[in-house]
Amino acid sequence: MEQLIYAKDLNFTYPDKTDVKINGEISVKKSQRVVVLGANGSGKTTLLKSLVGITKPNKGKLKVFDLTPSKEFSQFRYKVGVVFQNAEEQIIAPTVYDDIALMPRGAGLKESEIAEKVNWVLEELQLTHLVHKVPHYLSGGEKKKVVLAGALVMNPKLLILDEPFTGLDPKSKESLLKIINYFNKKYNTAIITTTHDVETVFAISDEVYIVSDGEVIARGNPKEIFAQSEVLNKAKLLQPQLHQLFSILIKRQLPLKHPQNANDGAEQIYQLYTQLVKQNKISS
Ligand SMILES: Nc1ncnc2c1ncn2[C@@H]1O[C@H](COP(=O)(O)OP(=O)(O)OP(=O)(O)O)[C@@H](O)[C@H]1O
Repeated sequence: MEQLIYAKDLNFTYPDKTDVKINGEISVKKSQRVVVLGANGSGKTTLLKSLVGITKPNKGKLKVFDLTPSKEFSQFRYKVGVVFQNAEEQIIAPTVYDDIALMPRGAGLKESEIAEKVNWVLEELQLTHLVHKVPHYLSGGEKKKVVLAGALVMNPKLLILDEPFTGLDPKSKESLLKIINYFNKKYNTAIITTTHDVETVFAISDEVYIVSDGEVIARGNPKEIFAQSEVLNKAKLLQPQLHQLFSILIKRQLPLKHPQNANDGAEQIYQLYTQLVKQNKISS
């Protein structure tokens, strides 16, 4: 499958001599949803910035669309959408329309083509009602969506999201998750997300990497990753609550497996219950 990102044994040195290492391999393939999970300060933002050439590794291998971001970003800039951690800081234009139009305008498109793209993305994200608003006055959740619209306006092959759910209430989080997954399904947009919010990982990942102390210490699908409480502890992370519950039940010898999601978990418990009722081990 086509590889969009390949990173191996990266090392960065900031001007004040702070060293950030990410030893190991991280890759993102076409249409794949990848989450990089790590505690504060584990180098996630540094990694994402390097994908668009803002930070440059002084060691290791880094390719995005087979190109070197620090030298060749301009060759793939319209194939990538980025939402940084402080999304609000990305909003610079006086209206929502103008802000979302920044990329197509930068690409030198005609006004009619720009309008077509902006209207398309506003409709896809169901944000048409905000088009003439002053971004400054929008709610935090709306601002995030406007920045996401700006990142998606060129219908990129790769979407880069740095801690996208920070500061959002559960409904706004769910709505953002829906948009991200909708684009992934409909347009095969590959997505790399960094987060330390373990509860949202299942909803946005096919593959998860855990980064800790400068190393990629685990890689796998979310079900495999969240079954490993020791690995998560090592990375100073907790299992999602559902998995904490299943770890306790499994430790107490109940014949259960770490679930894919809440429905799967409930189904396993229900099956076990009906089996025990049938065997007259418990009453219904
Ligand atoms: N511009 C900079 N100059 C010096 N050090 C920096 C700079 N940016 C980041 N760092 C340091 O690099 C390390 C990794 O930071 P980074 O922001 O990449 O981690 P993170 O995993 O994204 O953290 P968080 O989850 O808190 O956002 C930290 O020790 C941080 O202090």
